Amino acid sequence: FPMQMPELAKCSVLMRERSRVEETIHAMQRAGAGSLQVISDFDMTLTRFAHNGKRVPTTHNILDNRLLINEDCTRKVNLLNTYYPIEIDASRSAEEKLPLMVEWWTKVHELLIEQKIRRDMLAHAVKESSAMLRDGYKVFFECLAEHQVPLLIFSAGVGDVLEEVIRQNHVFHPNIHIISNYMDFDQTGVLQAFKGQLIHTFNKREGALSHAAGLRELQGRPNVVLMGDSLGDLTMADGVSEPQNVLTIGFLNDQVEERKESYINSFDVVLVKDETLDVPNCLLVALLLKTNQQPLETMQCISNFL
Ligand SMILES: Nc1ccn([C@@H]2O[C@H](COP(=O)(O)O)[C@@H](O)[C@H]2O)c(=O)n1
Repeated sequence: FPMQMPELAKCSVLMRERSRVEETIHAMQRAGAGSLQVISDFDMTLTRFAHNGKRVPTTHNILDNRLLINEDCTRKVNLLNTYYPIEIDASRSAEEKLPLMVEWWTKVHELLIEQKIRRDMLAHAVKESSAMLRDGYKVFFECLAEHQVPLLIFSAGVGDVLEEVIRQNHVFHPNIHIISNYMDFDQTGVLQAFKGQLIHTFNKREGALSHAAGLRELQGRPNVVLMGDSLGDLTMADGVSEPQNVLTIGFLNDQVEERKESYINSFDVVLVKDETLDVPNCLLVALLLKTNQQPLETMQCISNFL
């Protein structure tokens, strides 16, 4: 890296092609906020992966609370956690993982339905959980809301829980749209099913084509910042019609050495074990506040923020 950007040489920020990142940022700056949309995964992308050496719960994990499920269900759900190493296994293809992911999600959802979870208990479970958005989340959410840039949160987690997490963090603004697995409650407020087609880590393309593509608020915004923690997240922008500039940011949280190469080859910017939203925030500052900057200055701004 050139001398004027020493921070970008930090080993936690990896870029396959720095010049492409610069060019994309510059093109997005020229087009302005009105052309931009942000598409982000939720669990382990907008939320932290770990805190003080302990894993931060996913939206599914938050449901593991005695207010909602019994001990036997906890035991059965935990037995199914053997699917997580498969989800992140660098030696298996997405095609190979796909049926196993369907199996994981389906079994867990069936177990949850058996528990007759009550809708009015969800907020309590989120309050009692150690759910945590990444450091810098306030700047991220506020900045997008203030500039009326749509934020599509595309999650294979549980939508009702996800909504409660962002609500309890006071960042559920009107620019947010969510595609996720939503619970279906009966008229007494008891979980009876999950709505619509199951979303797991490796079928987000289908959801993008069937749901995101139809969202009126996202029309006419051909520039996309996409954020995810899985290679499956790269398909979240497949529903954008005639995309012009797409900048992808990948959070590499786990199995770093095994997955580094594939992440660098797939995402434009890879953030290794970075629990913050500092880099996306820098980008947003550059795209939304400093519209006349040159790409080099933008990169300097990102460097300063880091
Ligand atoms: N029973 C399950 C199923 C999935 N997970 C994890 O949740 C993540 C999905 O949510 P995204 O917001 O990241 O799309 C996924 O990566 C799984 O690891 C889980 O914890 N329990």
